[in-house]
Amino acid sequence: MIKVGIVGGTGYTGVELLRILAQHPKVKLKVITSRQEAGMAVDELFPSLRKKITLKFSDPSKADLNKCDLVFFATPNGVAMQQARSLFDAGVKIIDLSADFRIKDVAEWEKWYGMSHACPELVAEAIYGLPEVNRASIKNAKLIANPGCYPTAVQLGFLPLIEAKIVDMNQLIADTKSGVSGAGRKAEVHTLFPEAADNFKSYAVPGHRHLPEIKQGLSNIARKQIGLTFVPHLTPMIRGIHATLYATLTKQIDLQTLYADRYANEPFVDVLPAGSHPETRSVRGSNFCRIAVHRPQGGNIAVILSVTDNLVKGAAGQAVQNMNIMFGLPETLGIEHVPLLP
Ligand SMILES: NC(=O)C1=CN([C@@H]2O[C@H](COP(=O)(O)OP(=O)(O)OC[C@H]3O[C@@H](n4cnc5c(N)ncnc54)[C@H](OP(=O)(O)O)[C@@H]3O)[C@@H](O)[C@H]2O)C=CC1
Ligand SMILES: CC(=O)N[C@@H](CCC(=O)OP(=O)(O)O)C(=O)O
Repeated sequence: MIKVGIVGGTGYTGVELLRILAQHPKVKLKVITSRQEAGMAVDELFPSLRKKITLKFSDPSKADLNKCDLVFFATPNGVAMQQARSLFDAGVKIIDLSADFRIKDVAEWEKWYGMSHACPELVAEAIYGLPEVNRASIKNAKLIANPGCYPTAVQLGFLPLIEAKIVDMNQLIADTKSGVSGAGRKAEVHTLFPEAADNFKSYAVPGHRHLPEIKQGLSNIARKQIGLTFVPHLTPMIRGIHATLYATLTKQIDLQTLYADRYANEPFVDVLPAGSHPETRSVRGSNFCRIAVHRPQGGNIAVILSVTDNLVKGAAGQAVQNMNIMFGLPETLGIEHVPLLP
């Protein structure tokens, strides 16, 4: 059994990890932390976990994480980088759901995240945990930078076009929408029910911190700098990412076949039949990314629709997928949930 610790077990990605790992046949949960709820039984705060998790939340400053084989950080940006060095040196594997190790250019990370990096020397050691791109490196990784929610949906959507080099890579457009759980469980005015329900808005149009992450990933695949316009929106749903992606074709090939072939062996990427319009509820609670490919009126603009659950393929599910790969388990073990309807 893999002995697992979770730092930040009361946030939305943390409790999603608990939901998944409570039923994972190869995991033994050892430590779950929360500063605010230290001492409280996990199932008292989350009755959905009654009879599944019997641990209490520990104070992270007192928790013995070194007894774990693997620690997940489901904490705000800037926390994992403070603790990663000592765990890494103790041989404890780390999967960080935050952004602390995602951007290879530390100065760029510091610019977008507005803080100094506490552990810049470990950034080079981190493997970006997008299995559909980096599976071979993830197998031997000690530190995984788990991708962001928008970056997962956007990169999986654009990937086949970039690999095939059949689009203008200077003018990619990602028009993305997120459910409100993407902002986390902490209290903030813009996520209050009267603010977020019955409303729809864009935000961070001049620049969102996921822009450098997506550009880094797609530029690595293109082997040159790509140009991307990234516009996020907040929608009045709880879970879900819907990315509408636009690219100008420079070659005419059968896009449906391109996507079907690229993802034929990927357990969690589902290319829908031609003409489909994927809905966020078709992936709700599951680790799937569903993609549909369009070329409206037969023109030279490819329109790719990519949907995920931000808390699953966009965070906790992908983190467990990475854990499975790191520990030599079947990649789909414990994350084959069928989406929730309605
Ligand atoms: N929500 C989403 O859709 C996604 C989120 N992410 C990323 O995952 C991470 C977690 O997100 P999310 O679950 O939404 O966040 P939440 O705000 O919902 O939860 C944060 C958790 O971290 C704990 N925490 C906060 N500060 C500290 C600290 N200084 N030391 C230790 N623990 C701390 C909190 O508990 P307590 O305060 O009691 O300690 C809480 O359990 C973030 O980095 C986020 O950017 C990534 C992909 C998607
Ligand atoms: C709706 C919403 O607010 N979404 C968050 C992004 C989700 C997130 O937590 O960011 P990471 O994936 O980098 O960890 C935002 O735009 O800031």
